Amino acid sequence: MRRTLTPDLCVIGGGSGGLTTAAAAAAFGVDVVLVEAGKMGGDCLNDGCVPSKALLAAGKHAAAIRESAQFGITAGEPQIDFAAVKDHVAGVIAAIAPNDSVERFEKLGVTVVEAHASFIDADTVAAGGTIIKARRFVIAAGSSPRVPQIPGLAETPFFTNETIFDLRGRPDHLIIIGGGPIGIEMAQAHRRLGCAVTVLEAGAFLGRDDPQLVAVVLAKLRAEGVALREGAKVVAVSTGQAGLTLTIETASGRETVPGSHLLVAVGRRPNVGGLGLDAAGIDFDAAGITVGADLRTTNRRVYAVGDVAGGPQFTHVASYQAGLVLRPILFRLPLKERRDHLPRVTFTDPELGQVGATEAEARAAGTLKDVLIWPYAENDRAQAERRLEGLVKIVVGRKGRIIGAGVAGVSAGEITNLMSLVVAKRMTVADLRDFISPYPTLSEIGKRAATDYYRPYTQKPWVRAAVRLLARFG
Ligand SMILES: Cc1cc2nc3c(=O)[nH]c(=O)nc-3n(C[C@H](O)[C@H](O)[C@H](O)COP(=O)(O)OP(=O)(O)OC[C@H]3O[C@@H](n4cnc5c(N)ncnc54)[C@H](O)[C@@H]3O)c2cc1C
Ligand SMILES: NC(=O)c1ccc[n+]([C@@H]2O[C@H](COP(=O)([O-])OP(=O)(O)OC[C@H]3O[C@@H](n4cnc5c(N)ncnc54)[C@H](O)[C@@H]3O)[C@@H](O)[C@H]2O)c1
Repeated sequence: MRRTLTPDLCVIGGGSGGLTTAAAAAAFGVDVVLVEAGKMGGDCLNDGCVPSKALLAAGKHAAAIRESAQFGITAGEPQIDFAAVKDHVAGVIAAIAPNDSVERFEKLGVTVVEAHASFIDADTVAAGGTIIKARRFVIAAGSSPRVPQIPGLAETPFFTNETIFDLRGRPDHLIIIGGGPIGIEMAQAHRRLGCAVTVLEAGAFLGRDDPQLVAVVLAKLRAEGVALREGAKVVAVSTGQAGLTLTIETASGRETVPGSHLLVAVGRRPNVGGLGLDAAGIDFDAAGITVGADLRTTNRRVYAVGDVAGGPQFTHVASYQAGLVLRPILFRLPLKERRDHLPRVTFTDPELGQVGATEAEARAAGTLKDVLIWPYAENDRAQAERRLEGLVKIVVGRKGRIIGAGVAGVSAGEITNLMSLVVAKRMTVADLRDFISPYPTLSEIGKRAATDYYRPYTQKPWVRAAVRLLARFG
C-alpha cells in the first residue's frame, strides 16, 4: 500500500551521520523520517570501525601473551580459534546494535522506513511504497569499497571490508592490496592471529600521515612479521592450482607475490548511485555529492554529511557534520564547517593519532613556527608498561598556538583526545604546560614537550640573576 509522509526532515541513510542527525532532530521534537536500505548502524557498526577494532582487540590479546615473558610471566604461543575470534567480533556488533536499532529510533520519535531512497523531484523521495515530501533533507548515504580495475581481479575471489569479518577459517597467507588505514589495521590483526600477511602499497604506507610517526607503526608491524612492500603497484591477479598470484610493478621491475587469500583495501567510492540526484538537481562527481562549507548541496533544501559528501571519511566527522547541519535546519543559524581541528587515529598497536595540521602541512601553508617532540622512552608510565617506542610531535603556529599534534605509540588515540581539545580550543604551548597531568600517565608526554619548550628560559642570564636577587630578600 502506498503512503505519503510529510515530515519536517527526511534523513537518507542510517549510519553514523544519519543516525546522529535523526536522533538530535527528534530530541528537539522535530518530525523526522529516516530511510535505511540496509542494516541500521551503517558501515561503522557492521563492516567498519566496530568489527575492525574488535578484531584488533583479539590480536592485541594474542600479542600480550607472546610478549609476557618480559614481565616475568611465561605463557608460550597462544592457541587461536579463528572461528571463535569471529564469534567475539559478531558479539561486539550485537552488543552495540540495539543503540542503532529501528526500535530505539522509533522510541526516540523517528519514523524509520526500511527501503532504498531515491529522489523523484526536488522535494520528494520515494522509498519502497512510501513517498516522503519534506521541508529539508539530509543525505548520509555513506560509501562502499572501491574495487580497482586490475586485470584478473574480477575472476578471482577476494574480500573487502564488507566480507572479511565473516571469514571463519584462518587464511594461511593474506595478501592485502592497499596500505591505508584499512590495509594496515587488518594486516596487524591477521598477523597477530596467526596468518602470514603481505601488504602491497603502490605509494607510501599511511601516506596522509607524518612519515616520522608512520615509521613507528611500520617498525612494529615488521618486527611482528608482516611483509610490507612499498612502491609496489598491483597490476595483475590470477588464481591457479598453487593458489593466488599477484603481479606487482616496482622501481626494479615486475615480480610475482603468492598468497592464499586476498583483501582489497584501496579506498572508498561514495554511494551516489541510485539516489536520483539528477531528479533533485543535486550535483555530484567521483568524490561525492558537491557541498559548500555550509554542507548544502546544489538543491537548497538538501544537505549532505559523512562519507557521501566527499570529505574526510571518519565516523566522528560524519557525526560532527550531522550536528552542524541542524543549525540551519532547526534554528536557521548560519554554519561554516571547520576542518583545522579534525582528529584521526589508526588503531594499530602502537596507535597513530593526528589532529589538525601535520608538520608538512603547516610548513606548506607557511604557518609553522616550531615543532616540539617528546619521546615515549622519557615517560615513566611507558617504562612501566615496557612500551618505549614512539613520540609526540606538537606543531606550533603563530603566538605559540598549537595548530596540530601527532602521536605514535601505545594508546596514542587517548593522547590524541587531549590534543584534540587543545587544537579545537586554539590553546597555546603555555596552556599545555600549565595544566596538571596525573602521574604516571602517558598523556604527560604532551605536557613534557610543552614544558621543555620553555627550558631555554631557565638558562637566560637575566632570569638567573633575577632568581638570585629575589633569594636575598629571605
Ligand atoms: C574497515 C573500516 C574501518 C573503519 N574504522 C574507522 C574508525 O576506527 N574510526 C572512524 O572514525 N572511522 C572508521 N571508518 C570509517 C567510517 O566507518 C565511516 O567514515 C562512517 O561509517 C561514515 O558514516 P556515514 O554515515 O557517512 O555512512 P555509513 O555509516 O556507511 O552509513 C550510510 C548508510 O546509508 C545507507 N544507504 C545508502 N544509500 C541509501 C539509499 N539510497 N537509501 C537508503 N539508505 C541508503 C547504507 O545502507 C548505510 O547504512 C572505517 C571504515 C572501514 C571501512
Ligand atoms: N582508524 C580509522 O579511523 C580508519 C580505519 C580504516 C578506515 N578508515 C577510513 O576509511 C578510508 C578508506 O581506507 P583505505 O585504507 O581503504 O583507503 P586509503 O585511500 O586510505 O588507502 C588506500 C591505499 O591503496 C593504495 N592503492 C591503490 N591502488 C593500488 C594498487 N593497484 N596496488 C597497490 N596499492 C594500491 C593507495 O596508494 C592507498 O595508499 C580511510 O581513508 C579512512 O578515512 C578509518
